Amino acid sequence: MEHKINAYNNLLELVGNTPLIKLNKIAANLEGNFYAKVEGFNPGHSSKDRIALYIIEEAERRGILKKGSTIIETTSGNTGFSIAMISIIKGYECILAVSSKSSKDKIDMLRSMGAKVYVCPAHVSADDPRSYYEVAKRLHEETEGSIYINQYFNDLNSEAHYKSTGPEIWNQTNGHITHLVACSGTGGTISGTAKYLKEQNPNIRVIGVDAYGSVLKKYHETGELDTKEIYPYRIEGLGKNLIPTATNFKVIDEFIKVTDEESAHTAREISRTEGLFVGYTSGAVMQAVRQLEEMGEFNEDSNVVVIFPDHGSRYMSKIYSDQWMADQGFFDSKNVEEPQKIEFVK
Ligand SMILES: Cc1ncc(COP(=O)(O)O)c(C=O)c1O
Repeated sequence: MEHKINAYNNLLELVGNTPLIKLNKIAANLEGNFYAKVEGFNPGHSSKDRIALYIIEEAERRGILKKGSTIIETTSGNTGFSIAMISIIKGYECILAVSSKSSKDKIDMLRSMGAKVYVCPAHVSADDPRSYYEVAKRLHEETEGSIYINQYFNDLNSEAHYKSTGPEIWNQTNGHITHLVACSGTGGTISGTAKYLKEQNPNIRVIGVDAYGSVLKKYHETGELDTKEIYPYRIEGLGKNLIPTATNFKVIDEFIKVTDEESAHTAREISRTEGLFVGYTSGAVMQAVRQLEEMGEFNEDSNVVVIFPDHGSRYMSKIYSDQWMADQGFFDSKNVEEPQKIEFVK
């Protein structure tokens, strides 16, 4: 007799449909209602599960990917983890070309998920044959039946969010959303989600979060790619030194920039106050909300949805390390809470 077992067939059935969670304490002094779309609930712990699965399944539908085919991408971050996870389940090879700047932890994590990792020198220009872009391109050309995800320049990136994140937020808020605040890296999340939401209600305000040291905000305002805006910063996944074609600037009303330091403290505060263990860019989004509040963006009828892109566990040696925070000088300001002392019992 066949038993009725309530089980998922595999992890991939759990991609998307992430919860929308009311922010209570961290938003207590803000006007309006604030809700977080918590993407760390995806099985690969970030929003990148959505685009990786969508792009891979689109390639399957088009007959490009077959069992044993190879999937290639240039990332040491969340997208790499998602592709590696999906490759295991679907039976593909996963090759990731990463920069030599990537931490050993990240490379070990990807290798633990079965990915083949090429570490490419960080100091060379993008068109150098040793750069991770060029290595990925070459491997793609040499490997028959392979696909190159190319998330910054792939329209399917935002399409994945147009078909999933957008409708989910619209339904979860019963159409009462007034603002969307989201980070822009490739721009896939904000572009796809905003396009869907604005088709339902063009009055929804869409605010993109950018980093100091990135070109996106200025490009949005002037149409100019100003290389003088570019300098190194610490937040990963936010902002860019080029203009990704995956970003649809027309559906974004405004960009707001946030600092490394304030974003790091705000992420730590979200964990401590809401019990939501979130990544660095979630702190950036919430920091942007605070700046928007000061600019008078919200009122008591505002229903603001923020997207928290990933889980805090990826940042143990960064924002959740007191030593790292101290090394960056992030505890130097008088206004920040000192880290809790560890009690050693002898
Ligand atoms: C941690 C994190 N936050 C935010 C983003 C930005 O999302 P998107 O690339 O869809 O703009 C990314 C993407 O790289 C990310 O890894």
